[in-house]
Amino acid sequence: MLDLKFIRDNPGLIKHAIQVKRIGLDLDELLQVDRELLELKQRVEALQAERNANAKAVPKVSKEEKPALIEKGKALGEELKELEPALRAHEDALKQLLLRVPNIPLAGVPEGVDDADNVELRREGELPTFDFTPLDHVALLDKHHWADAERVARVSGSRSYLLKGEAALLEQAILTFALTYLADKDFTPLSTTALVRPETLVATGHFPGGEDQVYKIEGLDLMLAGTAEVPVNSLYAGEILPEEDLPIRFAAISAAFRSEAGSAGRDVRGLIRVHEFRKVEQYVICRADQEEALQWFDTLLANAEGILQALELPYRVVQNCTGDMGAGKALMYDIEAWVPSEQLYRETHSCSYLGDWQARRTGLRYKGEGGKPHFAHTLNNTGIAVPRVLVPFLENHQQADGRIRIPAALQPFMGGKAFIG
Ligand SMILES: Nc1ncnc2c1ncn2[C@@H]1O[C@H](COS(=O)(=O)NC(=O)[C@@H](N)CO)[C@@H](O)[C@H]1O
Repeated sequence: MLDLKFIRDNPGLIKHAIQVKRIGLDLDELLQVDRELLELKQRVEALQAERNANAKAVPKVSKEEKPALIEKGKALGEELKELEPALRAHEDALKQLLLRVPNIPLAGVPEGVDDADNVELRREGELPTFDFTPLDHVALLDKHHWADAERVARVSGSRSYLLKGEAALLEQAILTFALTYLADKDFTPLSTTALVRPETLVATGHFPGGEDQVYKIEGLDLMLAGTAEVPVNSLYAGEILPEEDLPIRFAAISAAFRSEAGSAGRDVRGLIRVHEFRKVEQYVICRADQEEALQWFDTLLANAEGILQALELPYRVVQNCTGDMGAGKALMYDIEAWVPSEQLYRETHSCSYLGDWQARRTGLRYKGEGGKPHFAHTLNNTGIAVPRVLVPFLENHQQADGRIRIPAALQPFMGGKAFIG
């Protein structure tokens, strides 16, 4: 959400952001509701002033004049009551419209329609060459009986997964490695629930718009978040933090649930796109200082790259274009790891800077200089997400005999093993 005064003063800038981010919002409608609401408020204030003046006059006039003034007071009260519903309706409409105003992309963000227009910034790591025919991750899981996909599909339907034996240990090891890696970078580890109240999804910006991606719990005012960003972002909702408490840095591990509505037919085999997965989420709340915030953006990116480098996975960094960055982002980079069987890079991380757009929706403030409260700036990036990262991991580290090599950095988390399978 952006500041209403900023929107009034910069309609052109906002309309451009709406257009390049392909957001379905008519800013003129919002500005019209805003004007009508201001007029209604002025009318209410004038009537209240008149009614107050009238009430003050009653005791000062003669007995004969009193009834007329009392009548007038009643009529003014009636008129005020009649304005109430319109006032509330306009306030609600304006609030809903404001929640859909996108953040302004930073200068230099490439304009584009979708991920095909994202810009590759750099590639890291040697692509693997195999002196044997490499298997894809599904074949590798089957070869070692690590998946049991048919049985879990019977139990949990499509886009479900199960990992057995050393693959289960590998998934856990990668999560613990990432959490430890980030803790060593002074990110406070958190283990959070995915059960959240609906308003926390409005606070992050997932709602309005992403309702069909989220599982709801029948009969409860709770939903299942698709990322720990949601519970963590609302942890301090409504508070005014002391400035010295910033920056707050979390590495939050949680389950993540996504309906993947609209992804029908995409990545239906294997581990890339499932309904429930686990993620270590990096999250930063910092002062409303873009220069500082962009340094945190670089830190979040470097952390994720450090984790992928430790896992010895080749990857590339891309800058998301305006059509692929979502409403709330001012800046966004994806990291994509190499998947040999597809001869493609596939997204494993998403790094975002949101300015104060998220904090304004969340009511996330700190007491800045001069004691004035300021909305904070927020950033997030994936630390690691499983099982998706197992796809490049298994494929890049497969040996001719089907065993999987464990990179040195991960071995301590795998009981010292250099290979599994
Ligand atoms: N349906 C899914 N199945 C498996 N992994 C997923 C799924 N959806 C997302 N992920 C993983 O989670 C990562 C982050 O998801 S994201 O939507 O791109 N971004 C976020 O959730 C941000 N909070 C940063 O983590 C993705 O890069 C991907 O690695």
